[in-house]
Amino acid sequence: MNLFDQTPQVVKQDINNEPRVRKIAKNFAPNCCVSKDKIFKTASADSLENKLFSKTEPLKETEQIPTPNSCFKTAYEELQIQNKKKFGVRSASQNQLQTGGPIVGQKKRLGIRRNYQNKFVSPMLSNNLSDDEVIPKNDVWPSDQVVDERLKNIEPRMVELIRSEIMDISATVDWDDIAGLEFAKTAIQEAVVWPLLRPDIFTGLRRPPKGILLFGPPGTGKTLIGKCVASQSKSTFFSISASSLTSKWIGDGEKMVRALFAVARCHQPAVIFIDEIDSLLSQRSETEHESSRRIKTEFLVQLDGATTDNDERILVIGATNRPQELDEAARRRFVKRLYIPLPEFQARLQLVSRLMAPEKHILSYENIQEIAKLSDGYSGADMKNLCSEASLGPIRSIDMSMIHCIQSTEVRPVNMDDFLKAFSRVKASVSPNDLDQYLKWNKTFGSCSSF
Ligand SMILES: Nc1ncnc2c1ncn2[C@@H]1O[C@H](COP(=O)(O)OP(=O)(O)OP(=O)(O)O)[C@@H](O)[C@H]1O
Repeated sequence: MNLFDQTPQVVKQDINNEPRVRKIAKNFAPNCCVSKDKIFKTASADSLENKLFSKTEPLKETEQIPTPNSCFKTAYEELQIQNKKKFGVRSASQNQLQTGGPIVGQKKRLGIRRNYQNKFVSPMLSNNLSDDEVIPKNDVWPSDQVVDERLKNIEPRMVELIRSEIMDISATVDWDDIAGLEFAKTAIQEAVVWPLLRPDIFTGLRRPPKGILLFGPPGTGKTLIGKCVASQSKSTFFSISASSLTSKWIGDGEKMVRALFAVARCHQPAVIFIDEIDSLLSQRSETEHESSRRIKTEFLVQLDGATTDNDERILVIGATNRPQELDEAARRRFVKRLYIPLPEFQARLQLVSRLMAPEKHILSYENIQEIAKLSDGYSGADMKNLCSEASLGPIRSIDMSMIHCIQSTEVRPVNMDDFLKAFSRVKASVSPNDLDQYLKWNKTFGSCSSF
């Protein structure tokens, strides 16, 4: 018996009157599942599904055949089944295909109706878009829209994605907000910030580098420096993680890189900060995927373009914790390679003083010096964690039954004891072994090897 040749009526009759048929159904049509109340397809039994869904009556409870796998449905199948139950129509996608119109019987969504087959579009709205500057969701610019020449060959949705990555740095970051790192700060100011502010003076041999690499252990302030550069040079700050270029928009990575530079050109002066740049520009290998090779090539081409055009005021700052994994060609293009080390004693002293300044505490200067001494090997981020942990000390000392009625003024100040306890909970996150590697790489390739 071929189930696909049965008319719906015959199948209905068979199911209701002859439970054995359900077993046969499973044997003859392995892509069908027999469940409590229906036969439904799991892969390609389209015709059977169409014949059965709208016409077959649900089976009675007593007629159930236990089928352990039969409860499984994909979300899409379940949606179709629900639609059919509710609206008594054929497969929604079939309706759409036939009519070319909207999906009949599909639940109305709130907000804009999007075709589920559309490619991913970031839900974030761009800060820079004015109300009348609406970026269309399709792949071409509408003919009636005035578009910047530099964006003409870029897909509008890519432009929107990149614009959503522009970071609002209205809260200015000052050089003094960065504890220590005096050498890196001076080098960046001289090489980047002044030239971005006065391009007319920094010409010819004085022309600034267009690529800067910040490398060092995690949590040492590389991102903070990036923000500070953008803030001080009054530039648009694009902060993009390399992994989002290579994974989130897989297949589109190359176009994204092109769009990134095109949008940056429209927002000059611009600073493009790329975190984890090693994952974008890692060394070439035999096993490398074609798409990542193409992204890398496109990035280097764009970086070269930005470097050769004298009028462009785009600075690319790459940050990495694994500089040794960078491709040679990429390394060459980052003319300044600055080591961002762990904070030294003075920097740690500054960090604790600043972080604890707004808190209620009774730490003496000697106490703070002691904390700075004990935290040797801690990164800036570790110092922040340490201070947060110590600040919880007074809260932990409150009787839990009092927590809902105690006045904030009654919470005792943070003391040295809280810090000593915090040291046992927050440890340094960077190992001495890792530090050796950074020092070695800095000695060979760094722009300042005196560290
Ligand atoms: N030198 C520093 N001065 C002030 N704050 C710092 C410093 N270093 C780190 N921090 C603090 O540590 C946190 C992490 O810093 P940041 O994100 O800049 O580190 P990073 O080097 O970019 O880390 P990663 O390599 O993991 O991305 C920041 O919130 C910042 O407040």
